[in-house]
Amino acid sequence: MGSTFDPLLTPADDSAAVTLTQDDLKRIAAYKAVEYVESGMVVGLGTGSTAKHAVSRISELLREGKLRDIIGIPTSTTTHVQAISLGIPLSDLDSHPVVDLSIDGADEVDPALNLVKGRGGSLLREKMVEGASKKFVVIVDESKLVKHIGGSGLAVPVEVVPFCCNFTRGKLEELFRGAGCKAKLRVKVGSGGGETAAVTDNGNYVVDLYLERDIGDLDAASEAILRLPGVVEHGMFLGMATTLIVAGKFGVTVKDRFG
Ligand SMILES: O=C(CO)[C@H](O)[C@H](O)COP(=O)(O)O
Repeated sequence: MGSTFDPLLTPADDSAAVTLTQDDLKRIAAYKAVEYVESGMVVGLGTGSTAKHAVSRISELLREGKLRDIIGIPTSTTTHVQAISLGIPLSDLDSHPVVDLSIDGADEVDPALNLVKGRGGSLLREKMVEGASKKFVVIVDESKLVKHIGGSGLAVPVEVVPFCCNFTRGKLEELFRGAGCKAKLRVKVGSGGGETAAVTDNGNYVVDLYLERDIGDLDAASEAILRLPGVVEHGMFLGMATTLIVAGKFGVTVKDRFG
């Protein structure tokens, strides 16, 4: 692991170095990741407040002529809209089934580079695009590092079909009863204050698994979730990240899975 601060990536005002916001750290990690992008690449564009900095940086480098012939594969409609507005040429996995490099954020990262993703609800498209990538660079600020998956108190999201979603929610809770699991259907609050189920880009719902204790063998947990009828995909990204870039108060750390 190396640790450096790139002055080009920190805010212009030196005095701000001690008061970097979480968003500054996200931007720093994102800019570092874009250094891996080369002209001619098919690039998976992640979703979220960290990934959006990477998308902006790619468009900046395209405008400056420092990158050429990039094809972006967006992982959500939100990222699609952002990339279109910035003039990044886009395609999809049907036309480009092999992606050279994907860059995306995460909600949690464990020491083995296993991830939890999907707080933004884009886990299915993210897993499809990032699973098709030769390299998957994960970008986080240091608050995302955990000792074990589920360790930050945030949920492990599971995308489920709307049909009898409460039945599927109950089955998921039962599956991880030993880990003190509470499974909740994700809702969004409307302008009038009423709650409705949050709907993903794929027309599905999300059940969030809140875990009191370690769920143990992650591969076994993954298989058990995917075996449940009604489940579409879950937000544990196991063994997928090839590189992790962490920005913290004391610098940027790059960790390669195979390095
Ligand atoms: O998985 C995701 C969206 O589905 C995001 O990458 C994850 O939630 C991290 O988001 P942010 O960078 O905003 O913290």
